[in-house]
Amino acid sequence: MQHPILKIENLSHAYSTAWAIRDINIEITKKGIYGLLGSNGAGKSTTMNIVCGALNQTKGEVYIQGVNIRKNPMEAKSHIGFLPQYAPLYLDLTVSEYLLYTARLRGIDGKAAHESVDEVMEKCGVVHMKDRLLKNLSGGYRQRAGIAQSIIHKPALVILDEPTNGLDPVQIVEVRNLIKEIADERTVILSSHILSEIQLLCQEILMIEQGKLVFSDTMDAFNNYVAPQSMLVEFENAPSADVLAAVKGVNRVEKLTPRSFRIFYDGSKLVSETIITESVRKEWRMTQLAIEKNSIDEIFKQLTGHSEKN
Ligand SMILES: Nc1ncnc2c1ncn2[C@@H]1O[C@H](COP(=O)(O)OP(=O)(O)OP(=O)(O)O)[C@@H](O)[C@H]1O
Repeated sequence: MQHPILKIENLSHAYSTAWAIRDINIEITKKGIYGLLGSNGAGKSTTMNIVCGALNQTKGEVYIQGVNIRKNPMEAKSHIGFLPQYAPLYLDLTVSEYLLYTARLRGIDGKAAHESVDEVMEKCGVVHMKDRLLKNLSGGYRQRAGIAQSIIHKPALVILDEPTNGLDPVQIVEVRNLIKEIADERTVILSSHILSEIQLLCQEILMIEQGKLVFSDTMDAFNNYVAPQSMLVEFENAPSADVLAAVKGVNRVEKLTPRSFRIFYDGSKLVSETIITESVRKEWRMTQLAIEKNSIDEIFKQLTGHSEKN
């Protein structure tokens, strides 16, 4: 029987007395990029540290390719690569020395270790930096070296904790592309508290809030769920709020200034299209229309309520 790549069963963890995560259940059976989204302190790092065997859970079980991480940590860990939030880089080693060291830690020796190092350096675009000390690398290249060590033993599952944190915009794009490439051959779970990061990279999304899994589905399902619900509009020759409220799909209108309004609606594109058409027809002279995306806090609130109802 084919085992799931990752199975998390009723996972809970308490640091001293407070629960950091409660009853988390996750099953991943396919390759691809899974986003673990949650605000600061939601429980992402706790979950990932347990999955990687870096922290012993209080309750529940974690299986990697069917292997229980608590009972058979060595075997389970051979299927996982991990890049923690603060990459464990030995700054006085060169890129190739560091990767050779991590290959040996993973039990790869001799010629095979050198071959693995060459392969991951090529894959992660650090060949031209191989003799440079890690401390002399930019943040983006350090992160590439960190990702390279996470795949040196060709694991089925790679876990990346906030992999683009602290990088500049160019480095962020480069690291994202690298993550997409390494996900061609395996399952990648990456954590972030930035929704747009997860939306850009991931096909599936797992959301944790206050230690609980509040959403687990495809990115398409998530995007439908969090369709924009409000827009800001401004006119030179504004109609009354009642006129805007009468547009089909509009739930409520808030008058912000004599010329501007926040319109709460059902998320349908038809609403903005109707308002634009009416503005032209009735000469309201629209000067602004901005669709407002839900903030991550609002989404968390909705989802936390949603999970309690279900
Ligand atoms: N070593 C620890 N001792 C006590 N409490 C901890 C410890 N590590 C985390 N916590 C607490 O557990 C909860 C979950 O923290 P965790 O670091 O897992 O969240 P996170 O989602 O990864 O947040 P961040 O994005 O800020 O890293 C928080 O309330 C945090 O304060």
